[in-house]
Amino acid sequence: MKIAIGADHGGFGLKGTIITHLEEKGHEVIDLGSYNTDSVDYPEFGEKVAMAVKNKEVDRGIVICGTGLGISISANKVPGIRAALVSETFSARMSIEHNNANILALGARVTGPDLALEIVDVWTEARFLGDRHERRVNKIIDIENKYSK
Ligand SMILES: O=C(CO)[C@H](O)[C@H](O)[C@H](O)COP(=O)(O)O
Repeated sequence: MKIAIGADHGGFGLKGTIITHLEEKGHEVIDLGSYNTDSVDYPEFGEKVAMAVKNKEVDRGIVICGTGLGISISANKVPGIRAALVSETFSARMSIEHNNANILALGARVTGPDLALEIVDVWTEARFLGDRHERRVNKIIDIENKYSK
């Protein structure tokens, strides 16, 4: 799978851990920054990852900030993006199987690295189940279209 990843300074360390893990598992990872621990603003990196997903440069994205909140809110402003903030493995699987989320959001100050890697593994292995879930995801898309300028 080809995955774009981005983080602010709060997620920088976990981003590196996840990149190493994903590459060891054979995934291709595009690192969209940030590239050090200098203080930066999470919306920039949420948007970068969201645009890579929206433009189909990658299959999915991962965004990380301190809580995962700001960067997931930012990514979700891009039409077509369904970013799911997750802190345990069940929701990680559901975010794909039921919601067809295209971005995983993590909080590096909330979720430790070992659990984060378990979440990432469950998330990469999960596939959208379609059927009744497709109808519901289409209704999310309808709402987005209704309020788009
Ligand atoms: O967006 C956030 C909170 O919703 C993230 O946790 C940020 O990483 C955090 O706000 C950054 O805070 P800092 O005090 O500037 O490190």
